[in-house]
Amino acid sequence: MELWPGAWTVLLLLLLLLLPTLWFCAPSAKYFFKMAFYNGWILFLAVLAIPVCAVRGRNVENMKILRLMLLHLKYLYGIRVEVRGTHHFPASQPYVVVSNHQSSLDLLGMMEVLPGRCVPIAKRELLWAGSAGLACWLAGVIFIDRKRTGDAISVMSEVAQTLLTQDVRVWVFPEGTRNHNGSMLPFKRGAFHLAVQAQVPIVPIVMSSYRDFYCKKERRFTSGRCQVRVLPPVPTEGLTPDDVPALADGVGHSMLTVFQDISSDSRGGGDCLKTPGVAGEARL
Ligand SMILES: CCCCCCCCCCCCCCC(=O)SCCNC(=O)CCNC(=O)[C@H](O)C(C)(C)COP(=O)(O)OP(=O)(O)OC[C@H]1O[C@@H](n2cnc3c(N)ncnc32)[C@H](O)[C@@H]1OP(=O)(O)O
Ligand SMILES: CCCCCCCC/C=C\CCCCCCCC(=O)OC[C@@H](O)COP(=O)(O)O
Repeated sequence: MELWPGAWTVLLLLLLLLLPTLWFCAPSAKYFFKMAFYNGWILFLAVLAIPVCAVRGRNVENMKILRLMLLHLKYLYGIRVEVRGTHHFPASQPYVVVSNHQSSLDLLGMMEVLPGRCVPIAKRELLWAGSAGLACWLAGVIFIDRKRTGDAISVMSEVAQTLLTQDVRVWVFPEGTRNHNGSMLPFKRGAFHLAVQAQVPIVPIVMSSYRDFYCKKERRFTSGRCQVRVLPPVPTEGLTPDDVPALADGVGHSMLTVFQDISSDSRGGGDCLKTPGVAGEARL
C-alpha cells in the first residue's frame, strides 16, 4: 500500500509524542523523575529561603521558615502523613529527638512534627549541597564529619552545652545513614551520650515503612500513607556514660517494636518485601 508522503511526517510526530508519554508512564521513569524533581524543588525552595533566613543570620529560628516552605511536599507527592503522640513532646525544655532514617523522604515526616527550636544533626557533606546546604547552615543545622569520630564526638559534646545554654532541641538519626531495607540499623550511641551529658530526655519518633509507596531498589514511587509516632520521652536524669549502651538498646528496641507495629499493614516487594524488623531484630 502506497502512503501519502505527508503521512510519514505525521506518523513520526505521533511517535515522538508517544515515546516521552510512554517514558513518563513507566514506573521506573516516574521514580527517577519524581526523585529528581524532589531534590530540584528543594534546591529551588532553598534559593528562596536563603535571603529570608539571611536577615537573621545563622539562627535556629530559621528552621521554622524551612519547615513552612517544605510542608506542602506531602500534597505534591500524594503522601498522607498521619501523626500521633505529639503530646509527648516535653513542653519547654531541651531534649534529644531520635528517629529512624529510611530516605531523604524522611523530610516529609520530620517537617510535620518538628518542634520549635529544634535542629537536625547532619553529615558534613550536606553543607556542600548547594543552596540546600547554605539554607541548612543558616537554620543552625549541626554538621558532623562521620569520617572523623573524634571530631564528631567533640561536636556532639559542644552540642550538649548548647542544648542547655541556648535552650535548643536536636534531632538525630541514630542509624547514622539512610536505610532502605525495610527495617532499622543498629543504633550508634552519639545521641544517647549527648542526652546523658546534658541530662535531658530522649524523645523517640518512629516513621512507618515507606514500602507501600516507595522502594529505591524497585524504582517504585507512588502515592501512599506514612504514620509518624512520637513516643513518650525517656528520662536520662542520674544516668552516666556507663548506662549509654543499655539506654540506646532499650530505646532502639521500643522503636523497632513500634516500627513493626505501624508498618505491618504495608505491602512488600523486592528488598522492600522483607518483613519489617528482620534486620533490626538481629542487631538491636
Ligand atoms: C528550603 C529547604 C532547604 C533544605 C532543608 C533541609 C533541612 C533538613 C536537613 C536534615 C538533614 C538530615 C540529615 C541526616 C544525616 O545526615 S544522618 C547522618 C549523620 N548523623 C549521624 O551520624 C548521627 C548518628 N551518629 C552518631 O551518633 C555517631 O555515634 C557519631 C557521633 C557520629 C560517631 O560515629 P562513628 O564515627 O561511626 O563512631 P561510633 O558511633 O562507633 O562511636 C565510637 C565510640 O564513641 C562513643 N561515642 C559516640 N558519641 C560519643 C559522645 N558524644 N561522647 C562520648 N562517647 C561517644 C560511642 O559510644 C563508641 O564507643 P563504644 O563503641 O560505645 O564503646
Ligand atoms: C531527612 C532528610 C533530609 C533531606 C534533605 C534534602 C535536601 C535535598 C536537597 C538537595 C539534594 C542534594 C543533597 C541530598 C542530601 C540528602 C540528605 C540525606 O538524606 O542525608 C543522608 C544522610 O542522612 C545519610 O547519608 P547516607 O545515607 O549515608 O549517604
